[in-house]
Amino acid sequence: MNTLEWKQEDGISWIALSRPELRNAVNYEMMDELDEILHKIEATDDKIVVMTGSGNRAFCSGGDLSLFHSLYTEAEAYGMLSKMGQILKRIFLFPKPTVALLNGAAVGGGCELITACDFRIARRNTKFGFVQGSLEITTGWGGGTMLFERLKPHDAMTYLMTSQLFAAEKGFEDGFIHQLINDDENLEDGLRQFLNPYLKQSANVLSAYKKIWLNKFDLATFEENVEKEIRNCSKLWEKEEHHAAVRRFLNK
Ligand SMILES: CCC(=O)SCCNC(=O)CCNC(=O)[C@H](O)C(C)(C)COP(=O)(O)OP(=O)(O)OC[C@H]1O[C@@H](n2cnc3c(N)ncnc32)[C@H](O)[C@@H]1OP(=O)(O)O
Repeated sequence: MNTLEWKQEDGISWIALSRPELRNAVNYEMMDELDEILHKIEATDDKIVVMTGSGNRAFCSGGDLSLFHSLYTEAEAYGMLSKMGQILKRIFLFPKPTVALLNGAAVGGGCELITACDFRIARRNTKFGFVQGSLEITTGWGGGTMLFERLKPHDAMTYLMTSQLFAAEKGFEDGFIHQLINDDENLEDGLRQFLNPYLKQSANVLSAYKKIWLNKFDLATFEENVEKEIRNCSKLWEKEEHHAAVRRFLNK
């Protein structure tokens, strides 16, 4: 694996996004490797999946803008967005509980990725934000649809419509972040403390409860809504306003 690290420990499958020099931005290779790892983990007896990022700056900075900037048309954008959208759906619907451990900022598509997970754990001052609006696009990996399943509608709208970065404390108040870890605490120890009661249960029990939550969904409607989100984002992607905003980011 070139873009991910995977380890199995005490019933936990750890996936670390591993492109720290680009703040763990997602490229096509990472998408393929995520897909492959998720298939492998599904076949293990591991109880819980933890996703995190390498380094201490970012969990994930979203799509790799230096690469995806070359996608110009709606059709080109759709190809990339739907490829990652499939992976986010797999994470959202994964038969085992999933946890995003924010070792650093989760921004843009990175924030969509943490939304696909069942639980989010972060240091107090970690920032997260659906900044896509400042690039003249919207969420486009299905994370907007998923956010409305995680939060009260007005909180989800505030996160999405303002494009702001928020501190993890704000996410905790809104029920988006489930556990805050103090600065002087080891991140992994904090996570293990959170996970201990869950890890005392069997994999079958955890999966059965995940299934009850997923049974709530009309899968066809959920998939249709994700598809609409991806198509809408693709339309905005091809506009000059978006390309100009990305150029500003890359030339900063
Ligand atoms: C598909 C939909 C999407 O996801 S659109 C992408 C939305 N994402 C963004 O706009 C994220 C922009 N990145 C950031 O805000 C910051 O890099 C964050 C994540 C907060 C980290 O800040 P900081 O630790 O100060 O790092 P930095 O900004 O100096 O970045 C270090 C190098 O990494 C690069 N980088 C960062 N994010 C991306 C990205 N998404 N795609 C491509 N490259 C990225 C920066 O340009 C910088 O590169 P360099 O070292 O200056 O060459």
